[in-house]
Amino acid sequence: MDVTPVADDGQRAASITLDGIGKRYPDGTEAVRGLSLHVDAGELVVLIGPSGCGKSTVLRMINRLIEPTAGRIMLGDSDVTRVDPVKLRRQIGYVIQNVGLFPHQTVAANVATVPRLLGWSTDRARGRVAELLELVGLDPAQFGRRYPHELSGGQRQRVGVARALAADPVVLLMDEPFSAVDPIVRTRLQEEFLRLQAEVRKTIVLVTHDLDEAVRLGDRIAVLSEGGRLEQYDQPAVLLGDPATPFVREFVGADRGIRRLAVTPITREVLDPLPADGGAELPAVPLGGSAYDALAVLLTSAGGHAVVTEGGRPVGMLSRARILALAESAG
Ligand SMILES: Nc1ncnc2c1ncn2[C@@H]1O[C@H](COP(=O)(O)OP(=O)(O)OP(=O)(O)O)[C@@H](O)[C@H]1O
Repeated sequence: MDVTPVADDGQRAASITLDGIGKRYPDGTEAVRGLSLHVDAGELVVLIGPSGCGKSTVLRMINRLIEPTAGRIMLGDSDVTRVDPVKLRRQIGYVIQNVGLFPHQTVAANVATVPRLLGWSTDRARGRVAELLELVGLDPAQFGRRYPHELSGGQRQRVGVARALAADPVVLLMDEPFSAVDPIVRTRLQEEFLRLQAEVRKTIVLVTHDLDEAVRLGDRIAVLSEGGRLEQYDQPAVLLGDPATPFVREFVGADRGIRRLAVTPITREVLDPLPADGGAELPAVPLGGSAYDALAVLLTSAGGHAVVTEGGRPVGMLSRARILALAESAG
């Protein structure tokens, strides 16, 4: 299969179209019924929903680790059900919770797995491994020679991502990629991952249980209920601000107002005028920064005020009350 680059910036990435896909397991369980979903090239879409709703089944149908029993899956213009599954999987990176690195191979050999299968020359593969390890923040000279058991959980996860990207896949599938590490490492990995995605601009479908992760990472979030039923497919702020169904309302929870702050930037509209002294004594938060981060500052600032700066210059004042009003308007 050859999928032509579709992203504007020339990166290799393909759109994904699920067209009425279904999966009935041999025992009769209907894990997914008639799901349709389109993911643009270069977009990061998160699948979320309660346990057993069919998220992993959907993900694994895209690379045909599970064969759909109904519907069509398109990668760009190619129908994946007509492609040799082995070839297909070389075009699709796959990252799972516990990474699944080969324990008796070095980090470098692990990352080079698909390039080797594709018959790349040793030099080309070696160059690519170094490039990828740098990209995920691991020094190739130091880490390339190590074995998986000589890494921390977060480092293993990064190697998993590097391996999945090694052959420049058109799509990256990620099943709970960050859930095996502790919350602090998870947040750091998520931030690094967003930076990485800004660079590689792959089409990514990521499955998670964690709504905060979905809100932080997703360009769009697909909320599924049992049987892979699509309840809502929207940008995080829309999902939190305007749940489409009672199921979604309950799923995003009573604290969705607070969650929404994470995807709401501080704009000039919510600012009050600066005090006479220019707010010199107050803590500062940047214009355009997230309202959630601003709230964290405001909760510890005396009087509940902060100055908002643009390029280091104060442009207005922000109060805790304004932020809480923003959160309530989503409640
Ligand atoms: N091989 C199988 N045979 C029969 N039923 C299966 C099989 N694999 C999964 N299922 C069922 O299909 C449904 C969807 O499973 P799936 O793993 O896709 O859900 P999920 O949303 O990813 O769940 P979780 O969040 O718990 O990982 C579940 O009811 C599950 O029991």
